[in-house]
Amino acid sequence: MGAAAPRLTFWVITPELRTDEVVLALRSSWLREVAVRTRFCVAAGLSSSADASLRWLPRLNRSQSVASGRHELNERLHDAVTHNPDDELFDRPTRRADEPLRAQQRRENRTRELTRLYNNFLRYKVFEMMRAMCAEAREDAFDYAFMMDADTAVNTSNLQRFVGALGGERQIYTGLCRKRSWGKPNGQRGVGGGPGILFSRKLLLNVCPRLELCSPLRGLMDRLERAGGDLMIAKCFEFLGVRCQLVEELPLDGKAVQLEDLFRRGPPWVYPPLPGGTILVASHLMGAKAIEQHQRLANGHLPNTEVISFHRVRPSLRAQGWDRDPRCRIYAEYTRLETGPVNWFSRCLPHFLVVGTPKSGTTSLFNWIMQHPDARAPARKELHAWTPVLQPDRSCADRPGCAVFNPKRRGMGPAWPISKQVAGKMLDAYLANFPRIDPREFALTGEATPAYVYSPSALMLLQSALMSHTHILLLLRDPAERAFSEFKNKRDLMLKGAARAHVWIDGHADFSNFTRALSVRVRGCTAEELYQACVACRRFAAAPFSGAPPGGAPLSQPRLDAPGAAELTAARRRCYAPPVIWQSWYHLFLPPWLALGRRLLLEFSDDAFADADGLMRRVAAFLSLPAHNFSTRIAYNTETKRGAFIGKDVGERNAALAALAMKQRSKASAGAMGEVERLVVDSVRRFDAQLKTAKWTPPPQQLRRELPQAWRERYRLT
Ligand SMILES: Nc1ncnc2c1ncn2[C@@H]1O[C@H](COP(=O)(O)OS(=O)(=O)O)[C@@H](OP(=O)(O)O)[C@H]1O
Repeated sequence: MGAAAPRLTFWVITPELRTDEVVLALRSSWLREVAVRTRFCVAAGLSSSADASLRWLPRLNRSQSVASGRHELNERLHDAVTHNPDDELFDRPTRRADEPLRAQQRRENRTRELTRLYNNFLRYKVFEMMRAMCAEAREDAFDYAFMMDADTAVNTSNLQRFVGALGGERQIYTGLCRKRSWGKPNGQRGVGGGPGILFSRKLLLNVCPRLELCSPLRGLMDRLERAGGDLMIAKCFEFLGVRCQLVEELPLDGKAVQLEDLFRRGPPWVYPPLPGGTILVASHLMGAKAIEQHQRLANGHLPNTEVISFHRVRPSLRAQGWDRDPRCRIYAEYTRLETGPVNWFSRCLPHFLVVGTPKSGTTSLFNWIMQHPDARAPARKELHAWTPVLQPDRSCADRPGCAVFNPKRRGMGPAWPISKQVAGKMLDAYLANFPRIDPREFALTGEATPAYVYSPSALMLLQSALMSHTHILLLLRDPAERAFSEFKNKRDLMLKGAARAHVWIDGHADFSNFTRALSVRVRGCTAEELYQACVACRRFAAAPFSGAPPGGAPLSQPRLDAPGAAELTAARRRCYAPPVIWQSWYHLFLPPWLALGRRLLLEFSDDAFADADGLMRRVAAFLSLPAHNFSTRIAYNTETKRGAFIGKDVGERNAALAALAMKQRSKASAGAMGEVERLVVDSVRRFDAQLKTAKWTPPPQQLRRELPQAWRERYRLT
């Protein structure tokens, strides 16, 4: 009969803030199977958790250093956790020219001091954990103790196999054991604490009787900024004559492993190394290479792994096992200083985009999605990265003749017909607006720029291999209501003095005057002439990626890019309708979006406004977000409360205000609305026909495939 498998216990360094949340998450994730063998260690008195099963570290209060700074530490930690950098982003006071630099320095100093305080505290805490561990070692409660941070994930069977190979009779102190000074045969060593430190009971029985000799060490290290609990253990053990074991000193039967491979610290080895070292590489200069290598990365399969643990996992979101987050498409970047080491970052590309249409409730939708605990906000709701819709001269990528298109060097196939350098630069600038989501976080990000629906470059991006995973949300509002809402928005902007706002509404501040003047001007224009006069519509139809065959418009649409079309004829000039109107001609823009099939969730504002909870259930399922109780009473960006981003708390407080705002929504006169209806009815009919005939495979969450009843009645559709 073989020897019994060594008994393993897990000692988790649990945060003092949000203890409940973290412990709950850990208990329900990968630690589930080993729950009884896990000790969650918390400093007594610092956490408000009522969880009786936590292991309180009582003496911590009495320690001189922590007691003196405890209150302050707690407050600072709390501030650091609750401080939302977005608050600064969206409410910027006017600043002196050097203010950003000084603020940055202040922030850095604060962070340094916070790090010092925190590490100081950690050293006391880890020492208390050692005392608790020693008590259990004396009671023979385990053969091995594995001490780790709460944001470390452990493959428990691999760890069990590892300690099985080591046996229960040796003195073991290992993990990511490294020499701390090179070139000296007896230089210091230490185990990096993040991915975990393994102690055998035999070792603890040797060390524990003398542990108290190390107690003054904690105070001696008080002033050090970056020395955490792991370094304190290393120094204490060194003092007691015990050093961590390098791989060659472990009895692993000559198996060729590296401790760095078993106990991992962070990027780029987010997941175990990919075959052939395929990693997406990017930096400002290397963006092009990123695009080149992406395909291989996306298709790479993960090999079997012996990894025991890796550091930095958000425990609340970590799924079980070693699965990768299927929603995350990894984008890895490195930066390298001239002589310094390489730094790796891995991030998830945006997972969703709300692409339109403007004034359909996109701000509410975006903010509701952002309420989800797994969603991370971009710098702004609308990044407008791919939407120079109204300024064709600034929109190079939308035009086939543009220099960035390089048909001779289609290195990436049809997915990236623009030069890789340009694509890389565009992508770099775009991604800088998103939070860096670590693929191990099991979180997602995205943005909402309603004007994307009119942008061929946005389509281009979304049809590219790089963004082929991105989920697209499109809200459609009744075109006449949309136009009216857009009018009010642009009128308010115009009255506030915003440049170019008048272009949208022909300079009218009154909706009735606007529609009356417009209908006089376009009297006698056919629907076709109106569409022809719309430059953005023609550009959209003619651009690559909109479904247009090379050199021509899509077959399902009227030919809008006839030779010489750039020269507006007199009729075109007369029949010109401002953006408030043409943006409601959905039939001209929707077909290529519908062709994205299951990646596109098409919702109608009628359904969204009538049953927002239902909408969010569908959206959450579409984005593979766990069910969540969204607070949909809050309507964003209403007539009385404009703004793309409203903090959650403020939003809650404003729920009543928002409800009032919806009631007080101003109404257009029936006559003015009638004029708008006349300008959109042909488009609605064509769009209705497109929906009926399109070979469109919507996702399973799609509520309807046809226009809402209210539209049918209003536009007298059969
Ligand atoms: N829950 C709910 N119920 C009813 N109506 C709602 C809701 N959420 C947003 N809205 C209305 O949507 C309009 C704003 O749309 P957007 O946020 O997409 O506008 S924008 O394009 O981002 O500027 C704006 O329409 P108007 O008030 O008609 O202008 C908002 O009032």
